[in-house]
Amino acid sequence: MAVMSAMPIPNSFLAQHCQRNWQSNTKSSSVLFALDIPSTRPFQVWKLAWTGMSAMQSHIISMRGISSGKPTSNMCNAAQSTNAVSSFEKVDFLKLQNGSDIRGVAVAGVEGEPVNLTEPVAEAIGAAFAAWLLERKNPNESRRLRVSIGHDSRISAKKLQDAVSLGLAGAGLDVIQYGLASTPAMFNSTLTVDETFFCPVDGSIMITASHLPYNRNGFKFFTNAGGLGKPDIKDILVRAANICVKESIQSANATVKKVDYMAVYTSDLVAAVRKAAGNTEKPLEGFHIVVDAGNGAGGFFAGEVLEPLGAITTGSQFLEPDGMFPNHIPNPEDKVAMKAITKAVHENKADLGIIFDTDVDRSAAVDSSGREFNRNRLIALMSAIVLEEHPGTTVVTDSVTSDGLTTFIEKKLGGKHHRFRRGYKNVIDEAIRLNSIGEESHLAIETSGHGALEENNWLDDGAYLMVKLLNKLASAKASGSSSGSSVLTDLVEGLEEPAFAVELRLKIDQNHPDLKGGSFHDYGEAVLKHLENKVTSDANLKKAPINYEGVRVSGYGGWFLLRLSLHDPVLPLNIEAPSNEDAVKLGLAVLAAVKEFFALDTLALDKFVQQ
Ligand SMILES: O=P(O)(O)OC[C@H]1O[C@H](O)[C@H](O)[C@@H](O)[C@@H]1O
Repeated sequence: MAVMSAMPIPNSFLAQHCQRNWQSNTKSSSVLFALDIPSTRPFQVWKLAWTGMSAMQSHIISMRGISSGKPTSNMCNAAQSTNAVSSFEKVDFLKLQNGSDIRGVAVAGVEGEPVNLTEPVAEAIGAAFAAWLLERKNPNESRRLRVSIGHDSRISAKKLQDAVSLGLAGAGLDVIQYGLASTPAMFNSTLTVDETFFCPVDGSIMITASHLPYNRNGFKFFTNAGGLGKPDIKDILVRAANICVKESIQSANATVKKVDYMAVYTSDLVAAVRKAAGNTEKPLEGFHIVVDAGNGAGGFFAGEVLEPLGAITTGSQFLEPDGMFPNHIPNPEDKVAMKAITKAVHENKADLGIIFDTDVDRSAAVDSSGREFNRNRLIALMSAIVLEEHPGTTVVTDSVTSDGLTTFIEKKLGGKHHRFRRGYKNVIDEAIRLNSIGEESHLAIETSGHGALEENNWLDDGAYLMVKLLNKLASAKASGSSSGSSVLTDLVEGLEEPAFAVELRLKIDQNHPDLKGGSFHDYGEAVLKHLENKVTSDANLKKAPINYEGVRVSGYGGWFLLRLSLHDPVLPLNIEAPSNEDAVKLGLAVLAAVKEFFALDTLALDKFVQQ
């Protein structure tokens, strides 16, 4: 287990060495860094300091309204980290909210995308999270509150990690840096009980922008109650906006520890598979499994999970972290990414392929024949596994799942399909709510590849989803019933899949006069209301009797769903049908209803119906 060496190390070392190499690091290491920020401070006025990659800049800030969370303004003067202190940029903190995450532009160079997630902004967000946490958790005499910080492979990760660390440490919290880590591992660190790793932590921050381009980055926050939701994120951003730079100072004091927490997390995954296989040391011996991490944070899965379990992983690809994502977007929803892992499976004659998104909260798989387990098929597979363990249980999914999936879960597996809203947090919270009112649910999963199980503390964890597949492979092998991935393929036998499926994303032009100064959200709602009314008068169409998001309609042997995107000024339209012709009929019905909404860009739909 971890050994802590209380060795003060200069801040420059921290900036250079915080990203670890999974393969070469010793598992049980922890290091203490001195960042020179006084450990206890009053909230009214404290020092806010940040480091750039090259120079250290620090500032005194005043914390106007930080404990009340009441905004004086949502704008703050924040310096670009690499610029002189006098070069301030206006940052609208609330614009950094993306549902239950914070996301922004962290790297300059992309036209039309000015940097708004600077180091000062990150430091203010760290300080604001500290204040939020201090209001909810009582630090006791014997120990201060502690927060873990991890990041994915993005090129802006380390500078944001150091900045956010300073914000937290400046508020008197202990900071524990994990370096390259996965989002689920960060949540897990709030649950792990192991003092050698300073766990459990009181709060955790993952620095990631999931599959978004290299210039973006962001933060996800956790406590042991789960991921923070939209209101909490807004609260933190409002607090951060009230932290304003006052003057420059030379240095600050803080204590930042560094531990290899991923060793704890990966050993938990390994232990879970061994346990499911009757405590066999190498239950995956004889299996060839290839991993595609898309140069994100998921490369650990090959060397730290599959190999200790006995699997051969040769042919695994893009395991090295590279924040420019040179090979493909790390995203199991992306066609190019799925093609890449399928090719690797074929070329290596592997039993299974596994692919992760950048921060490993999403995943998908490919069987030995190249059949993809993603979207509805991944949900069907996970439902089959979970319903074997918990007969009759309710599976909560997002709104864009197919009718075929409902039939499969309810008729073939004997479970209940609760098609809820889009958004991983929405489905997880709904499953927890159902359990609280007496409806048993063990699985909350999205077509995006996000998924959480009750047995895993509702952790939104792409790696754990794959562990469930590995358990299945291992137990089939142990019982002599199957040695390849056919045990998984057989589980989705009978899932009806549409001959035609498409998603079109219709953009709302926020500057169009048709919005009449209103919000894109209100405009989108008006489009949906109009569509709903039109559908009622069309004998070929039938509104879904139970629906939690947008307008879902059956017709021509298929269905469509038009809804508002969770974050963007976009109305995503999903259509599934038995043929292209039927899909076009559904598309025409939508087009007829939305064509009078001039701020809605229907070009993609126009093209689709004209094909
Ligand atoms: O509503 P959309 O624009 O399709 O986005 C929906 C997606 O947003 C984010 O990426 C969330 O992490 C996902 O859980 C969700 O599925």
